[in-house]
This record gives sequence, C-alpha cells and structure tokens, in this order.
Amino acid sequence: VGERRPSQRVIQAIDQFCRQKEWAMNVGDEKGMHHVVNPATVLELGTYCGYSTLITLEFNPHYAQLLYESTESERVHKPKRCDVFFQVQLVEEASGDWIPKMRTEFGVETFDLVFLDHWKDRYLPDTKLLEDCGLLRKGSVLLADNVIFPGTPEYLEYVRSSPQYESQYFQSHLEYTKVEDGLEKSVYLD
Ligand SMILES: O=C(NC/C=C/[C@H]1O[C@@H](n2ccc(=O)cc2)[C@H](O)[C@@H]1O)c1cc([N+](=O)[O-])cc(O)c1O
Ligand SMILES: [Mg+2]
Repeated sequence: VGERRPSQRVIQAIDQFCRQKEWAMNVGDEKGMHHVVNPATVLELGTYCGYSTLITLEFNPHYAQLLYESTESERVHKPKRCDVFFQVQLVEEASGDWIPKMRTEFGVETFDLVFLDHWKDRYLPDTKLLEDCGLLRKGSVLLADNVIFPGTPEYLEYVRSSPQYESQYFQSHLEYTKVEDGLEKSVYLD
C-alpha cells in the first residue's frame, strides 16, 4: 500500500470535513465510483468541488476556481496533466450548451463513461443530447448519482424502460448520511 497520491489525500480531507464539520454534496466515499469499469474518456456533469473529476462541465465560476486550485489544471483548451494518470479539462459552460460542441472543441469521438451529478432535471435532456450528438457508443456507461435522493424519476424511468440501455441500481446512502440513495449504472447498447 503506497503513499496516498495528493489527489487521494485531498479527497480524504474533504470526506473527513464533510462528515465531521459541514455536509456537502460530493458523491462521497461510500457511494464512490469504484464498481465502474476503468474508463478512458470520461465526461462529468457537475464538478462542484472537483471531488470526482476528469473532463468536467461546471458553469459556476466559484466551483470552477476551486478545481483549478485543487488540480493545478489550467482553464479549458489548455489541458494540463494534473496527475500521472489523466488530464482534467474543465469547461465553464452549461451542459446543454456544450455537449454538442464536445467533438469539435475536444475531438471527442465517444465517451466511455459519463458521470451525471449536476442539476437533477438535466439528467434526462442531457442524456438524450449525448445520444443525438452520437457521443455514446456500444458499451458507453452512464453513471448517475442521486437517483433516489434528491431523485431523478424521469431519468430513471427512461434508462430502465429504454431497450437502448441495460440499467443496474447500486444501493447506497446519501453522502455522509444514513438516507437511502444510490448510483444507477446504465450501459448503452446502441
Ligand atoms: O443538487 C445536487 N447536485 C447538483 C449539482 C450541481 C453542480 O453542477 C453544476 N452544473 C454544471 C453544469 C450544468 O449545466 C449545470 C450544473 C453546478 O454549478 C453545481 O456545481 C445534489 C443534492 C444533494 N442533496 O442531498 O440535496 C446531494 C447530491 O449528491 C447532489 O448532487
Ligand atoms: Mg450528487
């Protein structure tokens, strides 16, 4: 068990603070994302404090600044290797505006993993946008936080009833609490 990477120490400090001092809406250490296959191209919708970030969309300049400081990454278009294993590219825009630009602005063909953790009423429209823009391929994984609390009923209904997805619920708790919540993992079948 080697020395924790700086980013892991930051995560540990965030979890400790949110458990002991002040709750915050990070996906948290219990739900986590550990059961998701090892992705190469990841889109995160909703950076917040950068707890779980890779290519991430955030339009609140305050949260965006937090990410720059915690990962020494530069502003969008000048991706900087902020860790041995991945680049962080932060887009300070609304998901609905920028998903259609992912191919032209970043040369993304398709995403291996999309982590949905932004406004809950954006999960469904943004999923349909990703489909319409051809940014999902056979096997792409949508991982959605908060499908129980605060809840994303329309999104859940869609991915669970659509023949285009194989969907699975990972029961857990709302971060740092005993309230039920969980992650929905939906594999795009194309
Ligand atoms: O509301 C929640 N999350 C909304 C997150 C929103 C984040 O996504 C960004 N964004 C970026 C791009 C956009 O297009 C829109 C928003 C916003 O600027 C914010 O940083 C939430 C709430 C609870 N809760 O217990 O109440 C628990 C959770 O785990 C949650 O995730
Ligand atoms: Mg969340």
